Amino acid sequence: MSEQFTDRLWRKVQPIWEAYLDHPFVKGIGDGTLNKEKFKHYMKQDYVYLIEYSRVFAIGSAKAPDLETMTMFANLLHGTLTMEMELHREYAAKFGITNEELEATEPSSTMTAYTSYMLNVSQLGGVENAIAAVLACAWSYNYIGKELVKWPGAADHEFYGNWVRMYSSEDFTEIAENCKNLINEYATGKLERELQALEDIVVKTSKFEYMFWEMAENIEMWPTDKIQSTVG
Ligand SMILES: Cc1ncc(CN)c(N)n1
Repeated sequence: MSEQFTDRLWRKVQPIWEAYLDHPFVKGIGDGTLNKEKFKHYMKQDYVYLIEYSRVFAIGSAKAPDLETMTMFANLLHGTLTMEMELHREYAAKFGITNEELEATEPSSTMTAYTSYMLNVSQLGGVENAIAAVLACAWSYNYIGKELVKWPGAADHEFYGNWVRMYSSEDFTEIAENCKNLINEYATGKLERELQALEDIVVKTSKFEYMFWEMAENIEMWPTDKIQSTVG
């Protein structure tokens, strides 16, 4: 079988994604030792992240040149709003957070930077930019889920097991595979400089993913929060 665009992307992002598996937050989910306050912060930030991420699917759907691609994006959008975000709503309920409070989460600097970047690149260019913007998100979470599920006890953990099962599940794998298939389809026949631009989006979003794990681990909001201010 000839090389796919995702094979080339994998070679670029592999070192960054391997660092996710070594990250204390991700390891804490896998071995069940993660501090719950850190997870609560992550889950709230991730919920508002997923709202913006869903908009990227909506942009992809609007830019789609054919009904098949439009349907693919619509299904990815639906899967995120229902299956994936339901996981967050369930965790929020365990923390005594209502859906309304969850949706009203104040975004951190990292979450704002990451989603602003994704939304910006997906508004520019064609439908392939929207696919590139979400690819690392879907694929890397599935990569992490499939690794963590191999850790003894990870899938059965009384608190973090749901997270591990969800991101390693067949349904989530299908989401990741659909994103990979879309980028491979749209990369076909593109010029090298166009492929380079798509690769750059996938590498940058992979770096943002790492920053997101850092934000969660350190319970970060905005670095300027340390400054006494009356502005708010
Ligand atoms: C930050 C982030 N990136 C990716 C995913 C997987 N959709 C997520 N839930 N959150």
